[in-house]
Amino acid sequence: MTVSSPPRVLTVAGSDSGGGAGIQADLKTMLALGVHGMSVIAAVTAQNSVGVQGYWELPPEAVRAQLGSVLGDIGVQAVKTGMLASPVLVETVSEVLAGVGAPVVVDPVGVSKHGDALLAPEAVETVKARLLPVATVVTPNLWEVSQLTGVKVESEADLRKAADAILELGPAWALIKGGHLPGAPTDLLTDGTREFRFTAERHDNRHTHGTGCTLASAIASHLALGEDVPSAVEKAKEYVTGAIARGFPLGGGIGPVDHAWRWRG
Ligand SMILES: Nc1ncnc2c1ncn2[C@@H]1O[C@H](COP(=O)(O)OP(=O)(O)O)[C@@H](O)[C@H]1O
Ligand SMILES: Cc1ncc(COP(=O)(O)OP(=O)(O)O)c(N)n1
Repeated sequence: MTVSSPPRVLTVAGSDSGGGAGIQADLKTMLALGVHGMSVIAAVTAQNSVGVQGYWELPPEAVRAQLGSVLGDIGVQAVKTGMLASPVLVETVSEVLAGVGAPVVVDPVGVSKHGDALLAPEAVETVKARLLPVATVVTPNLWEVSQLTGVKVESEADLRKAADAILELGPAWALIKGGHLPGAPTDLLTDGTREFRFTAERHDNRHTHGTGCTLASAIASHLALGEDVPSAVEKAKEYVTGAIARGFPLGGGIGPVDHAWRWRG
């Protein structure tokens, strides 16, 4: 019997020891969506439901070696990036991904839900100059939009202005996540010509750790499965909405979204 291989998706991100965000959320999402997940670890966080207690970056040569191992032998159909921590790691990853030949989904992670920094302030310029130009889709939340462009989003009417400012930095598509605005969570996707708004039901669940990582990994997974960008985002939004609805308590703070919600029925 010949067994065919599932599409391969790579996450380049930080490890979350609590298992709710970062590399762990990415790999769980990939498994749930039926692709083969692979990981290049850029940093290790000591993290749980109440915050990030510390983080340690890997040396750039360790990140470059992991990328070389995966890309040189296995290959990828899509890549997702998350926490990259420092200017030198952003630079290293951007340089390699510029020649990867597969769609790249960039989650420009700046801080965790608890307000703990996951990117050095001096790395913001490198993200803008080197990482965003190699991105197929960039998925900032409202805080990240403001950090990257200075645009403040106060209502849904500001989402397109934010997307246009992100597109000026060079990605093919911008997905502005409006989940932190009041009302039904609406995300705006545009390539400058076409515009799509994805709205879901709001789930007033406290346990939402890992939402951004999960959405970006789900987009990468659906791209690897052959969807175009608008349809990959639509399917990813449906997946993350279900995961938020089933987010569960863990530890004393904010618990994770449930990556296995479709299996639990
Ligand atoms: N309470 C909620 N109910 C349903 N969807 C939500 C909720 N909060 C955020 N979302 C959605 O979850 C996805 C991730 O967004 P967000 O939480 O803003 O990311 P981040 O973790 O980067 O802050 C987006 O599609 C957003 O609209
Ligand atoms: C290691 C690591 N990477 C990214 C994040 C941020 O993840 P996100 O999905 O935005 O979830 P919250 O932290 O906002 O709940 C992280 N915390 N850790």
